[in-house]
Amino acid sequence: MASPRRSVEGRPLGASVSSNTSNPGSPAHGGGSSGRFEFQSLLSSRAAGVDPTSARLRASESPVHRRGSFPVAAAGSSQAPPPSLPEEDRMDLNPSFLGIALRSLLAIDLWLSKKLGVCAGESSSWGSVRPLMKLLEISGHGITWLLGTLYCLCRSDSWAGREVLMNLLFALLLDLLVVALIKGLVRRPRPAHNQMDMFVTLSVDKYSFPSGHATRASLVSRFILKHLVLAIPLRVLVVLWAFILGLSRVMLGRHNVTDVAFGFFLGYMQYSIVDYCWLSPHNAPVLFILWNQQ
Ligand SMILES: CC(C)=CCC/C(C)=C/CC/C(C)=C/COP(=O)(O)O
Repeated sequence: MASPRRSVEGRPLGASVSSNTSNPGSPAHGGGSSGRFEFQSLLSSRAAGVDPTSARLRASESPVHRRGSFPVAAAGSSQAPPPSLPEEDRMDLNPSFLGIALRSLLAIDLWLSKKLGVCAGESSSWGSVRPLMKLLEISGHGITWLLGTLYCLCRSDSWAGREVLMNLLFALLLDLLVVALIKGLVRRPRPAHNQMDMFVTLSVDKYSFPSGHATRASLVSRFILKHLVLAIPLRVLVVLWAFILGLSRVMLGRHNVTDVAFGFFLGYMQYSIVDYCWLSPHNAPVLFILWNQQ
C-alpha cells in the first residue's frame, strides 16, 4: 500500500521546496496531475506492487501533497496556517535536509579534490613534483614508523625512553587497526584520478576514507609534541610536516579532502586514547619485563 507517509519520503523534498517557492503554479506545487510528488508516489507504489490510480488518490490526501500547507510554500500566501504533521512524518522530513546538506558537501569535496589533485599523474600540471610527494608519502608510511620505532626501542637504554617508545608502538598499531576497520566499513573508493602505485599496502588500502597517512601524521605529531622536548622551530616543523603530508595525499590524487580532514581529526582523537591508556611499568609490568629480557 502506498500510504501517505511513503509518498512523502526521499530525496525530492529539497528540490520541491525550491520549486514550490519559485513557481507556485507548477505541477510540482502539488496542484497538477503530473506533479513531482505524484510521480514519486507512483514510482514508490509501483515498486510496492500497488495500483497507481489508487496510490495517486491516496497521495493527494497525504500531508505533503497538501503542499500549500508547507511553510515555505505558504510564506506570503493567504492560505490558512498548516495543520501540524504527525510526529513520524516530521522525523522523515528532517533527514532529507541533512541528506541534501551531505550531498552538497560531497559534491564540493569531489570538485575540490579533483582541482587539488595536481600531481595525480606524471602528465598532471604539477607532475614534476610527484617524486617529492611520494617521498613525503614514505615519510608517513606505516612501515617507516613501525620499523623506526622498533629500531629506537632496541637502541634505547633508559626506562623512560622505552616507556615512551612502547606507547608510540601501541599508538601506531592502534591507528592501523582503527583505520583498517573504518576503511572496511565505509568502503569509499579512492578518487578516479588516483594511480594505485603506492609503496606496500594492505588490502583495505584500496579504500580511501579515512586517510591513514593523515591519521598517522596527526597522531604522531601530537605524540612528539607532547613527549619530546624540542626547540620551537622543530615543533613548527613537526606541525608543518603533518599538514603538508595531508595536503600531499590530495595533490597525489590518493584522497578526497574529507578523507584527509577526517583523518586529522581521528588521529588527534586517537592520541587522547593513547594518553588515557598510557602503558607504564606500573599498569603493564609484563610488557616491560618481557621487552627487557630481549
Ligand atoms: C603490522 C602491520 C599490519 C603493518 C602493516 C603496515 C602497512 C603496510 C601499512 C599500510 C600503510 C598505508 C599504505 C596506508 C594507506 O594510507 P592512505 O593515506 O593512503 O590511506
